Amino acid sequence: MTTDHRAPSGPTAARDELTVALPRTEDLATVDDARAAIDGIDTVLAALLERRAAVAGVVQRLKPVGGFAGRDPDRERRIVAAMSPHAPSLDPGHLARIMNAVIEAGLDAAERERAGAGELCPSHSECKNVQDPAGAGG
Ligand SMILES: C=C(O[C@@H]1C=C(C(=O)O)C=C[C@H]1O)C(=O)O
Repeated sequence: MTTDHRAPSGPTAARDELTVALPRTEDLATVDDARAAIDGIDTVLAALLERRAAVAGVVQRLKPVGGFAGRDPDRERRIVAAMSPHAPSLDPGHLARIMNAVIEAGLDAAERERAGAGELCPSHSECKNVQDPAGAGG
């Protein structure tokens, strides 16, 4: 395992594989060190968020009702409960808000992709990308 915390060259992203050396706080002596470690983590986080959204988009296409209209609060609560032990320093309520934002970002991406593909959004009240048929914008 390497200890290279530089970003974005620290973590390496192969097509379907992500390898990252997790920085150890005891190795970080300066603000620049710590910020470089944060930048490396954020690069990985972005790649994970991108892939999570794509995978969640598959679920939206497979469920009888996808998108915001098909939200499943029980499933979302179970996701947060399963994650919480892996993030013990984060307050569970705060983690829930983070995951709510992550889930909504994925649903938004799925609905925009759907709208771009010419499909009607299942819930226009929630859809962030209702196309203006007159092309007037706004
Ligand atoms: C992906 C699903 O659809 C929605 C999105 C979820 C997610 O991004 O993890 C979880 C539950 C649903 O609100 C699902 O039902 O599993």
